[in-house]
Amino acid sequence: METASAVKAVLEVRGLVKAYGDTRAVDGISFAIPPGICFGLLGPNGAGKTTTIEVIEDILPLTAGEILYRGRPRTPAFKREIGVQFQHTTLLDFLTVREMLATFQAFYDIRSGIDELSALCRLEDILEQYADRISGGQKQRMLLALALVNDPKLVFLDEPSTGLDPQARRNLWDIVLDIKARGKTVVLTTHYMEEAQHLCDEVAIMDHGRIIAQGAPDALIRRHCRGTTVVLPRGVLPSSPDRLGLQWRAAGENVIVETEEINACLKTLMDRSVDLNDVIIHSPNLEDVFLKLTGRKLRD
Ligand SMILES: Nc1ncnc2c1ncn2[C@@H]1O[C@H](COP(=O)(O)OP(=O)(O)OP(=O)(O)O)[C@@H](O)[C@H]1O
Repeated sequence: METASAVKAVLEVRGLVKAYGDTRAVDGISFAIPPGICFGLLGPNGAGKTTTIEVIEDILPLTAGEILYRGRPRTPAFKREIGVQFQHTTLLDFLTVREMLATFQAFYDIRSGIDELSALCRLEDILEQYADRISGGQKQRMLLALALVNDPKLVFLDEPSTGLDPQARRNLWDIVLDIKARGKTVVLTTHYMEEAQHLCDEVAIMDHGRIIAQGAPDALIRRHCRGTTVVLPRGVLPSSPDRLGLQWRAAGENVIVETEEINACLKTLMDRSVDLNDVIIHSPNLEDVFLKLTGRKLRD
């Protein structure tokens, strides 16, 4: 049987640096992605996620480091073999969705069938519509289909659900999971921790061009956060949280308490007449991991 360590990474990045003058947008990052997983680069705006994948996609030249595809340096064929969904793509509004897919397909020797693509990306009902007449969610699904026209084994999605409403985002997530279920390896960037948690088998959390934590979402949460998180606006506390005997840390205007004794913690607050309507209680998530490591929120 093949052991995990014997499975060759689809993509390996070693000591990658991308500098613009004195700014290191990507500052020496390394990771290896085994086949068939969804790997997420998670981080706040400006963390270096887009730069990282654009360097890997060979759209931007690297400053230093090494990128291996199936164990070897990328060849010119690499670009034809991968699928890329950009954050912004200029669409040809005078074409229908079907014509757009056919136009993009024509660039490649290996092609996915349009019926198969439209079923996968839920485009059946809009194939004959013009690209400027479709909704934001439909457009995003079409961009996903365009990234798959060459039947790639490795697919890059840059902030795939940015700007979508919650329902459209969920629909998109279902499609990403279907893409993965077809054996493709997915690399995505996101600043939505729910997205990373829902879709990714492994995440690298980036900040200021560096990876500050990496692993399976559940394992990262277990490693960095314990118990239940209680978030209180500082103003609702009658006195310093120290005087209440709480283990706490500050996060902007909020006080964060992590406790393995949630009942005792809430009783302390109620005894001091803190209105629990002002209190947010949740199990720790990747947002908490980021907060713990940086003292900042992923999104303002
Ligand atoms: N062409 C460029 N010239 C100079 N600096 C750049 C350039 N492109 C990106 N940067 C800087 O590199 C850093 C990383 O940017 P990048 O777009 O990769 O971040 P990101 O994590 O993808 O953020 P976002 O979610 O906003 O896209 C930022 O500080 C950005 O200002």
